[in-house]
Amino acid sequence: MSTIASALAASAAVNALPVINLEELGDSEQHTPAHSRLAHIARETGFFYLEGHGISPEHIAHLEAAARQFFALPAAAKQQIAIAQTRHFRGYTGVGGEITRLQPDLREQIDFGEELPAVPPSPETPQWWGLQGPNQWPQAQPTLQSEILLWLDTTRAVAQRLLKAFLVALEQPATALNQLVASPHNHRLKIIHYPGQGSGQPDQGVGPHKDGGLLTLLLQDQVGGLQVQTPQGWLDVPPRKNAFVINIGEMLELATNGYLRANVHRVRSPGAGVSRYSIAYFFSPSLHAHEVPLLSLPAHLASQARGPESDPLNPLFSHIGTNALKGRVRSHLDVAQRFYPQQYAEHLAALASLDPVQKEAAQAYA
Ligand SMILES: O=C(O)CCC(=O)C(=O)O
Ligand SMILES: [Fe+2]
Repeated sequence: MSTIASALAASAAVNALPVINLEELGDSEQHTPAHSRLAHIARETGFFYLEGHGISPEHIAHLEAAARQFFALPAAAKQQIAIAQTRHFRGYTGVGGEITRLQPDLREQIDFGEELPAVPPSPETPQWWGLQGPNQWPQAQPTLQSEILLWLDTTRAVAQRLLKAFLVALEQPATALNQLVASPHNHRLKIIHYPGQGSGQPDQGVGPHKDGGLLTLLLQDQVGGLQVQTPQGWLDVPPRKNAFVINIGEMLELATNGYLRANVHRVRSPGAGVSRYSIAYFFSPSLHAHEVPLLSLPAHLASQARGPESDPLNPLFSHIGTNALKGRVRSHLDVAQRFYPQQYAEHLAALASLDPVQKEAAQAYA
């Protein structure tokens, strides 16, 4: 490589997000240089690409095609599985139907989760058990059910390997969080379509937020628009074919006492006439585990733990069901108003108590 070419490559690398290869991390409990690199990247950048995950490009292409097929259906066929029909936060949300940092998100999506029976509501049953339940499947696209259930299984296996690598990287026993992610699972999946917006129009595809689970495994198409917040400002997360984009969720922030921080990220809408599609898998703690354990980090890591971030609009709860329900209520006000009136009222009261300055800060996630 010429001197100029290598200088250019080096400067591009400064801004590029790192790539982690899951094969290099292996399945052993042995701490390797690849684990040290993972720990460093997870803490410093928080976002990275994951390759070597073993899912074939054909499988990914097939699922992406299924997602596009769904969003191309007539509106009535999509509304047949509208999210507000059940209390399980599963189903279709139209453009503007979801709220992030008090603003509507310009995207449509289907929320799925692990296919489990509903827990019958009763005065003694905590409300967050409503998060568990069956999915809604579109009659107009009967093949989607098996494709989504297969993706949940396939991605769960990758996420389990990645979590184990994280634990080894943090010098924990690889089994340290086994109970937290044991079956019955509570992982979630979303297929998303961001329609293009004309110039001068609002362009909040999804507003700045942290993901609520442990780890997010995201597939995005070739359009771009995902950004992660850094001390230097918003950094683009450009498409990288067949690689997952990985980011850290609130539950891993809590388990590591803020040694790892959940990253704030957002999506800007594509331009007019362009559609962006993505598929987000949220690897999350089981509701049956109740509390997120605090990992006992070795002294040299514990001394760098920053504690969980404090944000008045987004308090973090170590109680798994409470934290998960908080996120869903805030995002899906239609479901909250209908099925969780108490949490809905509390959320509105919290918003009403913000003064204008707090409200502006909350919207900007500044
Ligand atoms: O669509 C994307 O690229 C990101 C979506 C996202 O951050 C989310 O749904 O939590
Ligand atoms: Fe997210």
